[in-house]
Amino acid sequence: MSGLWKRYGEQIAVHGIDLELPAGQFIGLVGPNGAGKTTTLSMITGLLRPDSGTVEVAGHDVWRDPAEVKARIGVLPEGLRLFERLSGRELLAYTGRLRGLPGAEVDKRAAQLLDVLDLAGAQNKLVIDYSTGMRKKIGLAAALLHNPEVLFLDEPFEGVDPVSAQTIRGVLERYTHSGATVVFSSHVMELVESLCDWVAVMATGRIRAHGPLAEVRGDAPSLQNAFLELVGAQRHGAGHDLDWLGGGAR
Ligand SMILES: Nc1ncnc2c1ncn2[C@@H]1O[C@H](COP(=O)(O)OP(=O)(O)OP(=O)(O)O)[C@@H](O)[C@H]1O
Repeated sequence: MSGLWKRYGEQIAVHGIDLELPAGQFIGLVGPNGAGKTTTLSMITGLLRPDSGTVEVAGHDVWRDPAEVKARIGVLPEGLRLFERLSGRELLAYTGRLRGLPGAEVDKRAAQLLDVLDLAGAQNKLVIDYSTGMRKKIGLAAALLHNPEVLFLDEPFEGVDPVSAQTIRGVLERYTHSGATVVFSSHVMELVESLCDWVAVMATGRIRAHGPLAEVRGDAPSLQNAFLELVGAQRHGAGHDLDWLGGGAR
């Protein structure tokens, strides 16, 4: 992506990003709340039109050639909107047909994904009755069904219990080992550190650092420390202005 900008009224959410993401890697886009991660991912995946700049995915321009790009990517967006009145199984069948896969292939892939993601028992339940973690998992299954080259995930582990997180992780690791690319956003540093080969750190709409995980971490004891240093968080959080808090006095 190059020169990517997005402004909401007075607020500049993304401040001219130039970045090349390496193919075939597990990539983490990290940054504090409001850094511009969701805005950036939405522009990369063709969900939000940039004010200026260009994005290419798998050799195609996202905004000039959207159908080519959308055929090659899978997306798990933030605030996942699903067809609530379909069962999990029906949702996958519908998504597969929209993707142009033959019915028998959709059935086979859907059954396998439901099984691996531990959703087989809930496949006939309506999506509206799914828990947060189950919604993430069925959303992930829908995003993987057509075997995309690149998978974009906005906060895939948010609201997900450790067992489901481990399941999701296993599926993603298997997928990247086969040469596919995963790009996911998160503000949970331990997760990014344990999963990613390559990271981009974002704050106030800009990329503050990017590269292989070890390079971005540098001499810091953990990615969390490197991150706090990069985004200047040591200035905040000491709680000096909260001297009334705690101690029982009113
Ligand atoms: N639709 C919108 N209208 C106005 N401002 C917006 C809109 N969407 C995002 N913003 C602003 O743009 C900035 C970047 O938001 P964005 O959601 O991209 O950040 P983020 O890094 O994904 O944050 P989080 O981790 O909290 O989800 C924030 O200041 C946010 O308030």
